[in-house]
Amino acid sequence: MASASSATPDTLPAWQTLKHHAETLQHVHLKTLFGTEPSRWESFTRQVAGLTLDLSKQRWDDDTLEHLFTLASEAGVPSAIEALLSGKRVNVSENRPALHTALRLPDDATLEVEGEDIVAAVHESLAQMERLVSRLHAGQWRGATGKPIRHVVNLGVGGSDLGPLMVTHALADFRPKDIHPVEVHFASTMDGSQLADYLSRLNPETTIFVLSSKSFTTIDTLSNANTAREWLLSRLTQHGATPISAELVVRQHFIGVSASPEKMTEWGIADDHQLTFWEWVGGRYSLWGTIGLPIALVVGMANFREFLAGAHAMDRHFAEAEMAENLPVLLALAGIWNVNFLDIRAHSILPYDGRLEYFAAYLEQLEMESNGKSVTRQGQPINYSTCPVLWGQLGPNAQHAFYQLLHQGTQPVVCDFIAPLKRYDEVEDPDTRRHLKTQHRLALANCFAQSRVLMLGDDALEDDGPRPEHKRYRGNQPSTTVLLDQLTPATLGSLIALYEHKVFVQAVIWDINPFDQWGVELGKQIATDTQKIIDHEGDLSRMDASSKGLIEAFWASEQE
Ligand SMILES: O=P(O)(O)OC[C@H]1O[C@H](O)[C@H](O)[C@@H](O)[C@@H]1O
Repeated sequence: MASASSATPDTLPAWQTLKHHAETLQHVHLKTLFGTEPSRWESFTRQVAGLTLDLSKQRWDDDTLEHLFTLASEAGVPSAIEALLSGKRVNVSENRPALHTALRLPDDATLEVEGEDIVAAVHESLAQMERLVSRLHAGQWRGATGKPIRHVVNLGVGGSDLGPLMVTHALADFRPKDIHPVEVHFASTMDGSQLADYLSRLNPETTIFVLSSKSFTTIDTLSNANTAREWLLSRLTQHGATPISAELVVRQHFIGVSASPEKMTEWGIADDHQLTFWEWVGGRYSLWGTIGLPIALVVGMANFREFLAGAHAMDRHFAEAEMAENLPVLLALAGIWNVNFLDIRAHSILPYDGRLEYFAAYLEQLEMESNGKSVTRQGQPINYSTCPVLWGQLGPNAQHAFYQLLHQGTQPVVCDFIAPLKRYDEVEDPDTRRHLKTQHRLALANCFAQSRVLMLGDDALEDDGPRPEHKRYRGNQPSTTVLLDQLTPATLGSLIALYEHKVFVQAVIWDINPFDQWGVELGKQIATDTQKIIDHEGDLSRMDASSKGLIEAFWASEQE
């Protein structure tokens, strides 16, 4: 990876060239770039795997791209891609590969990792998942009192929640017909509020829980699972005339998904209700395997396989395309240019399709947990920026909320607009279809208008009369637009893989490890210490004045 040599990226020749080049472009407005280069759409747009990536509204020109390609070469991007996909130990701090791409290899592929072909094992885990899905879809999975299961609540957090939540919401239209209806829900927060809501509404006889945790040690998930188990036991063991054993209740109402079968067994998950995966799948990259169980439950296994195939198409493109044609590389380079050379450190994700409601939340983890790092892979502190602050919301709603800042605030922000070209063809009633298609056109018009206004500012108005200062838009905010031919399991798979690989390429250039998250660990450790003190089992006097005050306020509230 970067570093065939041990040079940090800011000492590479292309980095220096880009710094000088940025000075020449720093004050060139985007509208000037469009004025002087009318063929920017042709120059900066690429299409692959059902996606169109429009990078023409980035504040760059052909020379910028050439210098960025040189930077990527000097940083070792091509060999790093090879190392990632072939299963080298790219996660250096945990000394293991990062093989989420292996989860979407077709079954006739082979991938030998450290002497072992892992493709057969991957497909066996999918087959095992399929068996559970089929039982639930056939109405053959019965709860402890004998009733078929109607509700599945996924208990997980971070990577064991955000990916499945995002995808099940995005692909809800793809539910198979003619199956026993099973509704999927998600509870992640450790405070129990989401879970409490489900427990107040769902029938324990027809509800099962998926305990989804790579490590099977995450307190958030385990505390939700313990509450769910108590709820089931108190409702079901005394149900009817004959008592039902606690063992049967836990057996019939819990599935476990984890990289630690021992811990699942210890918790009480029955062997045949355990789905496993591997340490070499990072949590935030785990939706492609058994952690994707809720996705398969919503869309069916055939669509789940289409989803994997879409991601695999992007993997092949990533592996094979030249840098100048390579969508993930181009998207990554746009980010590097913005963060490190134009000093734009805020990035907004704006889908114009309600089905992508959770896409920004998913990307927040993917990008910021992966690349929110400040030491090199060799452990040296770095003195250049890495991951920008990334946040987002459905674009149409954000227009009525934070777009004001994008248009007239003082922060430079880069935006990703995401929208499907085709929508609503499947709506049966012709009148409703016509109205919904009009709404789709409205959404696209807004999506295209916003990126244009961000680029041109008030020059987007044809009537160029004088405007008072408070109505001036300066424009010049760069953006990317990603169009999906339509939102399908396959194109969503490609879209996610596009961002995964973008994150990887940026990490290579920044010379950081995108596959660990040590910063999260410290918080967990300190929370455990703090909980002891809150529970009167630790030494309050060790605490700083603020933390002490907060704990005392809580204790005082308990006395009221
Ligand atoms: O799947 P789990 O082991 O429960 O982990 C859930 C989440 O916990 C964390 O704190 C990590 O930062 C995430 O990367 C992970 O996805």
